[in-house]
Amino acid sequence: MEATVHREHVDLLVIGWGKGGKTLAGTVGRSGRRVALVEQDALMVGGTCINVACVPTKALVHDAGARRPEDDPASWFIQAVKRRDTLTAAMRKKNHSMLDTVDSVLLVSGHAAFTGPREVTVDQGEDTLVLTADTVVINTGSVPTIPPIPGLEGLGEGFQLGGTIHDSTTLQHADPLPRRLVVVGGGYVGLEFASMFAHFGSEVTVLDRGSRPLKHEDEDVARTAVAIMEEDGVRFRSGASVTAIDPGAAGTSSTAEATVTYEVDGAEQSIGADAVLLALGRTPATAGLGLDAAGVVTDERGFVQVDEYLHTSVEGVFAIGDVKGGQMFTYTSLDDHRIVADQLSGGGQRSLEDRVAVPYTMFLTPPLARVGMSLAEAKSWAEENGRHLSVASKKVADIAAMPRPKIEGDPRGLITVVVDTASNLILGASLQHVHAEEVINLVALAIRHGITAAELRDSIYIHPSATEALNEVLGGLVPAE
Ligand SMILES: Cc1cc2nc3c(=O)[nH]c(=O)nc-3n(C[C@H](O)[C@H](O)[C@H](O)COP(=O)(O)OP(=O)(O)OC[C@H]3O[C@@H](n4cnc5c(N)ncnc54)[C@H](O)[C@@H]3O)c2cc1C
Ligand SMILES: NC(=O)c1ccc[n+]([C@@H]2O[C@H](COP(=O)([O-])OP(=O)(O)OC[C@H]3O[C@@H](n4cnc5c(N)ncnc54)[C@H](O)[C@@H]3O)[C@@H](O)[C@H]2O)c1
Repeated sequence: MEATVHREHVDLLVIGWGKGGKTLAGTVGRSGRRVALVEQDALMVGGTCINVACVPTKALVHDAGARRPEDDPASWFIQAVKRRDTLTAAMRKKNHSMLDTVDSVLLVSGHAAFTGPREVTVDQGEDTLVLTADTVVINTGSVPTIPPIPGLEGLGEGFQLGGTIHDSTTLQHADPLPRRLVVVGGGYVGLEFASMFAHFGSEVTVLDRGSRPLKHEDEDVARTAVAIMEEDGVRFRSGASVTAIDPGAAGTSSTAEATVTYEVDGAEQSIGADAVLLALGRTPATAGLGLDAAGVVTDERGFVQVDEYLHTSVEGVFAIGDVKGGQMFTYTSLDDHRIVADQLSGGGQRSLEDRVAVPYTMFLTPPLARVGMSLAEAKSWAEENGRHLSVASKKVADIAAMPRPKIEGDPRGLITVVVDTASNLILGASLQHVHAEEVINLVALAIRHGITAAELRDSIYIHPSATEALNEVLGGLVPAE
């Protein structure tokens, strides 16, 4: 049969089913304009977050935390993975129908590659679809970084991820639950998985090259989080530079043992594991995307370069989400869509510059949530600007007016809020306690809208909630040392 080339012109072409792109496709499509959205992987409909990242991992974190000591680790894990799979399948279906039901949105399956500045080709077996558009949005996300560690050369050829060597996607389906897990990398993925698998019942060791875990956070914040994880069974090796990984039996057998070799202060050590998680950051998903054919410029790490309005180097081509680098969160990808929507049909004013006090949370047990400056950062800022700081800091267990953590059986953690003394404005906060991922949004809103520490302290909050900690903790503001 002769190959057919189909051509289609649309108002908006979105490459990749990421958070910002799918939202933009829906908004623009519902306004009646013609939209095409291309996704290369049927199991990624809806994007990374709902399929392999935020949602499934937080479902697993939740179920790991619900395991009682008497529950069998292996079967508990199997049940949790089943629930994870059911949840993601339902969300994938819903995501598909949300766009499939919009008449002017064309959903395209296949790998998109630029063949011109605003022209993309999608191979569909025998046929080829050539899409041209007035506006193109690159929303292809990121993939796990696999550095060239000796021993991993055969990855993808001699052996695949998912035997003894894992990334954050394959480890979610580890079979059986690893008895000993070594996590390489102590960032978001590393620590969330370390905490989660320790709760599932694995022996977990985290190897990180940093001088201490959570080195970007204040020392007492990091110390508290690490002590909690250690209490839950996680072991840490800091200053550990991994020099080799032997996947054992080619990494193909789930009964094989891997060996990770690392150096601490020049001394070589090694550790055996049933599973090794590589959690060493994310690389922009631009392989085979043909950015050169479009003239889209990337930075030295391969992220698509954008200005504050998310324009790439090519007119009419935007990049949003992880592929453009910077903060890699689902909610920043969503906010990227607001910037592009404003360019397409708003005042064109919204930009990355408007983005202040973006909170983040590491979903440990209990979660560690942060916004604004750490105390160390605030001290440098105060010194440079001739300001004085006040600090309120209290262990969660000592906060009498916040019984919620005791009700839920986990009164661990620490709350610290840093305030500019003269203006009483909040500069930053670090919250580790149950529901910290919710309370941090309120503190972020206060920072963004100039609500003072006294106003937050004297607000009426639900009892018994986690938010009411602010009544008591902010009552203890003292000048920073
Ligand atoms: C384990 C893990 C846990 C995380 N947890 C959280 C969390 O709790 N909260 C949070 O906010 N963030 C979390 N993140 C980060 C978050 O998942 C990402 O920031 C977010 O999903 C990025 O979305 P995006 O819009 O950039 O695109 P993505 O959702 O990554 O979508 C990109 C899509 O493009 C497709 N694609 C790629 N190339 C092509 C091509 N050439 N043609 C067609 N399709 C293509 C991909 O298949 C993919 O579906 C987590 C990340 C990981 C890895
Ligand atoms: N809760 C959330 O919001 C959440 C959860 C998971 C992931 N994410 C997003 O996904 C991104 C990726 O997460 P991640 O944990 O993979 O990356 P990360 O950047 O958070 O952490 C990577 C860690 O690996 C270490 N590292 C890098 N190369 C190394 C090497 N060669 N040897 C030893 N250590 C090395 C780094 O020092 C760092 O501690 C995050 O930046 C975050 O934006 C968010």
